[in-house]
Amino acid sequence: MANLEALTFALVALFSFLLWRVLYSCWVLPIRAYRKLAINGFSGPPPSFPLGNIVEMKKTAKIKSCSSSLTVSNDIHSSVFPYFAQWQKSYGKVFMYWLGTEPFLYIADPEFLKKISSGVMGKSWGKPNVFKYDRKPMFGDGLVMVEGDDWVRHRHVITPAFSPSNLKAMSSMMVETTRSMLDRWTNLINSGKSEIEIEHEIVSTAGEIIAKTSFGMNIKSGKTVFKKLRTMQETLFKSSRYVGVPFGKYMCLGQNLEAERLGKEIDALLLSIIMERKRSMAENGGGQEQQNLLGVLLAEKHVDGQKGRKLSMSELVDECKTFFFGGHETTALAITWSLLLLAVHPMWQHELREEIKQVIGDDDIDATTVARLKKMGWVMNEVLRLYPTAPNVQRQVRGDIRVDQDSVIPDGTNIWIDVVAMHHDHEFWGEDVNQFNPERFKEDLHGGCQNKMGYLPFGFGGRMCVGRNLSAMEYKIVMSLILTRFSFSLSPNYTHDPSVMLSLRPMQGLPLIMRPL
Ligand code: HEM
Repeated sequence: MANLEALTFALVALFSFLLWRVLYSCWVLPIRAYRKLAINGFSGPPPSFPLGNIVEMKKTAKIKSCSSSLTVSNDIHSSVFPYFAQWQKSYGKVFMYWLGTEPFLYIADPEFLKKISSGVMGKSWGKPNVFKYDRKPMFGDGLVMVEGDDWVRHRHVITPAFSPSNLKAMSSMMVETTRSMLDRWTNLINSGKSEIEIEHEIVSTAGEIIAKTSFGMNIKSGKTVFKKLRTMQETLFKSSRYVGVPFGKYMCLGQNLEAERLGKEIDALLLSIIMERKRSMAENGGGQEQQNLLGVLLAEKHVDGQKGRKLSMSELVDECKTFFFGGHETTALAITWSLLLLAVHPMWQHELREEIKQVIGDDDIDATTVARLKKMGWVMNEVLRLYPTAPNVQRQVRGDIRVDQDSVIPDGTNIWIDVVAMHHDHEFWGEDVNQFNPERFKEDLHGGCQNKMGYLPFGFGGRMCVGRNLSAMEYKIVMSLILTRFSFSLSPNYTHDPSVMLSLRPMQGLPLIMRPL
């Protein structure tokens, strides 16, 4: 009898403890955070428990509109992030909103961003814990997700992989892979099919490029990883989710388990590729193998002769996934959006072709020659301004950040930086903000933006994109090859529907009418 009483007591105590833990983290902590933020002067749309502002976000997102090819408007903020555009009208460019019980500080004010970020080092920023579960199968603990001293160590190992000599070594592979895509287009046109679905073509070619240049993978393995990553991305980010809602991950259990399964399969494939490369490096004594990203990550010594700091096997797998995803999609979409804008502005197609003729002439298209294409650089910058393929940047505050005398951003607050809003803000860019005008980058790396923090296609501070030089080279090589072989115009079947699925993409593809030159 006494034993039964003791057991009942223990069970009641355990249940009460668990209930308290759940209430504490789902109710007490968020209320405390809410009060702290209010005291510091941050307000926003009133949240409800336990969904925060998610219902309103989903409702507003449903009314978004797409337009036919006759009207390609670059004024995209209110269709890409309709809820933020609406809240901005009531609360300004800095406000609080809630994903479930997680507070987010929304920032679309470059001056405010400058103020709060100037004293924070790259390693001191956190990445929102609330997204980590979601993004784990995609990026693991790769450079995009790690924090603190681990981030410093990863960044140190990875940076040399993007040295100019390594980039140069990749350029011939890029030319070869792009040429085979263009040959395929020529065959399609010769067989009477002049309308080509460009987004799909470019994204898969960029996937092939990163597979070959980064990992020396054969096409078959590259395509397998690429297909699984794409399925995982659609599983995780295409449909509605309940990020930040207590027990939200159980509401989408099927999706999450599927993503986890795909993540494990990709890990296994990448691990076998890494092991194979390690074996071949041991047999051949390194040398040539350093010429791709994986070779550099595995090398005992970096190109500058310094002893490399090593990553563990699981860290290597995560970095490979990060490169694979980060390395192809953003660049491919930058090229895709460029082809859309050049289709709508044939004058710029002509300008770029003339530049290629004058600057490269009969020389080979490679890393050195494309680096001289200045106008193409302006076009890339302008495209990434109007259609930033990484449309937002997220942080989590580790330790209070003082804003001014009266206000701090409390430890643990998540930050959502709306890059699309800042790139389309007429206050900083002027009245022609939504016009495609590459010349605004002629004299100024920031395109004449009134505030340097108002142009952030590759992020900011110490955590700025590590692959930006690689992506500029790939962009120029692929664009030069396309422009010298084809002219193009927009298909009447195009529907302008820029949407975010992690990256900013034309959700209904990009059909173009291609004509050989
Ligand atoms: C047009 C092409 C690209 C765009 C627009 C882009 C954009 C960005 C942005 C905005 C960030 C900052 C994220 C943050 O602060 O949270 C970032 C970081 C990063 N990017 Fe890119 N990226 C591009 C190409 C690439 C390529 C080609 C690679 C690799 C092969 C790459 C790898 C990375 C990595 C590893 C980070 C994390 C850096 C860190 O946190 O230290 N990116 N990128």
